[in-house]
Amino acid sequence: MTFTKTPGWLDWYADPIKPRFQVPAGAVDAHCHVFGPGAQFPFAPERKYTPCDASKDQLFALRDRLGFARNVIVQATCHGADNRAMVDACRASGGKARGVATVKRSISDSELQELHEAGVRGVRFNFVKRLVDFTPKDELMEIAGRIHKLGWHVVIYFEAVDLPELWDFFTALPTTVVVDHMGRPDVSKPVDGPEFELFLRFMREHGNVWSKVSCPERLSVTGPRALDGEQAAYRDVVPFARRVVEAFPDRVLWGTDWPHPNLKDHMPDDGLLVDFIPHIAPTTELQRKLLVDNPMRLYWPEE
Ligand SMILES: O=C(O)c1cc(C(=O)O)oc(=O)c1
Repeated sequence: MTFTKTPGWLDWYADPIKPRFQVPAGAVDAHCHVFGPGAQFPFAPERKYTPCDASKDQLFALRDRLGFARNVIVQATCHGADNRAMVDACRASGGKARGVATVKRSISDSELQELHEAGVRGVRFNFVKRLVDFTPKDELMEIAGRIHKLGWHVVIYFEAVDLPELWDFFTALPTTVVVDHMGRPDVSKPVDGPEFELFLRFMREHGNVWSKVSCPERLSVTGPRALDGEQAAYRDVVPFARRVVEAFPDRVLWGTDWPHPNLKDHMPDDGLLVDFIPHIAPTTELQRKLLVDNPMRLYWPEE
């Protein structure tokens, strides 16, 4: 099957620089995706976008180039609940990748067990309306109850304005809950303002809630872009991410978000995204927790 990319699609950056910031040994890129390849793993009929291909081998090459040891591969919405591409990547990684799946209530226990054996340790619930159709909350809660028994967690993706409405559902989840991209704050608003304070309160009052401090390239309004060697990219995002890292050092994760679906403005140089890390995690201790200790505790607890 061949696919035509969504008009205006930006492909991932082909030749990232070697980062100046050397990540600690054993570092985990805890949020990335694979897309297809579409000819082998077709995109889902219900998808809201059609990406370029981004294969497991290309992901593993990026991992090595940036100095990471492992990946957490999150099911991308363009594959719906067909987890084959992500599972194939996890299986091919030789234990160096874990996965986060999208599942429906109709999934059987033996299928869940198969995902577990492949390396899946969580499910993703998506509330971003441009990416997915609505799934009833009772269905999601039923799934959460089932995967909780496997020791998995729930990854949630939502936008800051929707947190008040989703609060009761999120705080009722029985598992560890990992928020994608800091709940997508509007960084043109003050870091001390009510919207981001609600997110911080969510984490403060609920010790099971973790956050990925990822995606400055998506959240930034004023840049500058992580291109052309820029060592101080996305300055407007720094206070938000740094606040989360410093307040909750044991419940934060970081990821490239490669291959960066749906960017409209520019495609960042992933090497420069790695150089963003010391701006938000300024000490070696914070860096080690963010990049090694926390993801290992969540995804490879047996090691
Ligand atoms: O903001 C996005 O467009 C986006 C999309 C997806 C996905 O389609 O799975 O994942 C992400 O982490 C971010």
